[in-house]
Amino acid sequence: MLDLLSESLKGRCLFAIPKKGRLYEKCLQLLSGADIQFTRSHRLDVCLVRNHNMALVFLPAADIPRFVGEGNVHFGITGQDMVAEADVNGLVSETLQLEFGKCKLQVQVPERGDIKTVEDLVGKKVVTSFEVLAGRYFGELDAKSGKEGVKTKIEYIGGSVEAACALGLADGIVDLVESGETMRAAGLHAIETILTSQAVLIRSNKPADEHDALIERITSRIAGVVAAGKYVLCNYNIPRKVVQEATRVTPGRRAATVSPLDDPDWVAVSSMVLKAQVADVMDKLQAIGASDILVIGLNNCRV
Ligand SMILES: Nc1ncnc2c1ncn2[C@@H]1O[C@H](COP(=O)(O)OP(=O)(O)OP(=O)(O)O)[C@@H](O)[C@H]1O
Ligand SMILES: O=P(O)(O)OC[C@H]1O[C@H](OP(=O)(O)OP(=O)(O)O)[C@H](O)[C@@H]1O
Repeated sequence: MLDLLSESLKGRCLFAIPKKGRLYEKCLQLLSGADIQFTRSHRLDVCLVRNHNMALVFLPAADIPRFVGEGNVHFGITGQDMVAEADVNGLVSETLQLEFGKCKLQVQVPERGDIKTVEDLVGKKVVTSFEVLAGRYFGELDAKSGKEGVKTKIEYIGGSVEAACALGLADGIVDLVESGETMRAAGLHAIETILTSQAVLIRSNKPADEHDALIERITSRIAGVVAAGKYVLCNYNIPRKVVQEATRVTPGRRAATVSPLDDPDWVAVSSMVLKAQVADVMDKLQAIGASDILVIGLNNCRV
């Protein structure tokens, strides 16, 4: 079976995808939007792509940086926190931020405790799933503390890190925060942010090979899917005499499209607008005198 599998992978571009967890579903949406056609059979973590010289390799998100950096996997999707924790600098490059999986790696301590700052944690015990990042962060604090020979103890646990303080296992923790619910429920609060993270596309820094063009093409398709999720198309009619003021509100990514209407005193404008800003934009356009303001969702695009 292994021979058969490695034979079928020969010469193919390998794309690593988180095999489950928070990032999985969004990754499947990106693959679909990029028209990467495959059928993942049960229990198999490698599957051939039907319409490209490519195979998908389903791996734990934490392992993907190393597989891309050191293995034969050419590119992949994982969290920026995983890339930093894997300490693969120089072996992989971040090629695209994917706008999902957003979270922060934060130092957290009991809300009602004596520890108020990260300096108060120097020499004490910190529990985390991010040993490399926490070790580096507190190593720098130890060095700056001026306390000769004092070293903050960093201990690894794989999950439920937030329970460590209540159980007397630690004075503080370093853990991911997304909504903050887990942290607050555990009676903790954040006193420092070590890094912010989101899902990213990463690629190997190995010399270019025959797969470079395909990687560029897939990256461009995924960038289009990400942009389509960030932007909407805003169409509206505006009196010609205030079109300059209106296109300052909707400048577009390169420029707004302005088209004449049958009525010489009016023009039609079409422009890409950030989804997060569209309500304010519509208010401003209405105040300037725009009418028939339409907001159209984008299924896909190329930017
Ligand atoms: N609240 C969160 N907890 C953990 N990871 C998060 C969170 N929010 C975003 N992420 C991102 O998801 C990545 C973890 O995904 P991964 O699939 O490895 O773990 P998971 O979603 O906790 O699933 P599992 O329970 O199988 O470990 C993190 O590296 C981070 O980039
Ligand atoms: O800010 P929130 O939205 O509450 O998310 C943060 C929590 O999510 C993750 O735990 P996960 O749910 O993966 O369980 P785990 O503790 O077993 O890692 C992470 O370790 C935090 O505990």
